Amino acid sequence: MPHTLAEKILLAHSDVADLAPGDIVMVRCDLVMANDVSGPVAFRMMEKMGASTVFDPTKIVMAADHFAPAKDARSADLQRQLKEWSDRHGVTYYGQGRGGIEHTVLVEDGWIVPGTVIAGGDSHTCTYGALGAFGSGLGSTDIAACLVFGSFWQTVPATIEVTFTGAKRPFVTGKDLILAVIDAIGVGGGTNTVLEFVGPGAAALTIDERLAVANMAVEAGAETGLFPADEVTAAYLAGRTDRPWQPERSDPDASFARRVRIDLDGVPPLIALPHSPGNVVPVAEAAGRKIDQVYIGNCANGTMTDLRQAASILAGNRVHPDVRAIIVPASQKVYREALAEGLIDQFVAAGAIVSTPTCGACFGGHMGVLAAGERAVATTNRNFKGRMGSADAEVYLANAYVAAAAAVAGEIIDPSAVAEGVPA
Ligand SMILES: CC(C)[C@H](C(=O)O)[C@@H](O)C(=O)O
Ligand code: SF4
Repeated sequence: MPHTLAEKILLAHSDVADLAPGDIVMVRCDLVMANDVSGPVAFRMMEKMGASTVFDPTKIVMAADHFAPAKDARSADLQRQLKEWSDRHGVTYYGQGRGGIEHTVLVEDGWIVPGTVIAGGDSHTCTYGALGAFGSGLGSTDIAACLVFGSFWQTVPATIEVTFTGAKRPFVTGKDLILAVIDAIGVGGGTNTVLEFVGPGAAALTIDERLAVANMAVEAGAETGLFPADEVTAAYLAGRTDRPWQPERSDPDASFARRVRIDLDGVPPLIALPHSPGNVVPVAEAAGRKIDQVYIGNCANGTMTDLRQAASILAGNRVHPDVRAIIVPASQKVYREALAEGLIDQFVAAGAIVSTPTCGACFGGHMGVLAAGERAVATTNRNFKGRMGSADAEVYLANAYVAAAAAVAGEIIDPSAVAEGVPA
């Protein structure tokens, strides 16, 4: 029977002879991950289950990223629990000074390879689909079971094939591609499905941009988002990992729940208005709205690609005096690379605030939460009411060019109006 990429991955990780969308199967994990929010809850569930050992310490990673560095005694305690548990069970622990946002560090450090299954105690575990891996964001009870048994129940999702044709326009990035997808299918359009990204426009994306696209599959309601592995994937993984992997793609005659085509020639820089990632309009339509803060970072858009985009806009410009521009490299590696390239100095010289890698204000944690009545442009992935602080604040989601341009202008503006030139 022909299969989609997602079906092939799940089949290879279960004991059934065959499977089809709607089947419920037990799936083996190649990796289980949790953070300083989801980890301690899962540990308590494990205790309740009466379990004291894990299935395989080499396949478990804990990352302190949400409230790291600790913002108060409570978050310090969560991180202490995470570290103590990790030490006790001999699993890898990413703490302060080592790592950064979980999804970024796992990808950077070669934990993720195509065709694998990752159970993550975080809804953006779908990010790993950038490398053709099936990342499933699970609740803490399921994570507890994964820690103990190394497997979880999964309903086999149908697949929506998303084909990107044409070529990206200037100032358009992976962020705009996924906003265009969410605009096309709606925030619930991907429910019980996997989004598979194919076509020349997908093949042309770098891994950083694929991360941004796959990351927001969950904002369309999808279980996960997948890019079939190709030469770009192979080049990214070379020297980064010695884990074995095989390129895999959907069979040509596989059946899809739906096919969506997005012609990139027709996609301008986009922005999601408050309070849903599905409120997508061209940036030009939101132009002129005054802003109080810009936040460039998070697991979707805190990569070197994003920081370089921001830097290209800030070149020769300064942050508007009424705006707080907060730039958060997603990992220590990104931070050091940005330092070496002189970007951090450029940001600080332009009047921006640069923070240590953290989830930070992305989910309203710390390092830049918003006051009532404030408006922010953020490269993050969610703009629900109260997501970044006050329920009376507004968050606009956009790419790093758009965010940096807003920081300079003090209002939402098309980046071409601020940039010195057109990016290559
Ligand atoms: C706190 C954490 C578990 C949460 C998630 O599951 O996604 C967070 O990362 C988010 O983005 O809202
Ligand atoms: S950066 Fe934001 S979206 Fe990503 S894992 Fe952290 S809180 Fe969640």
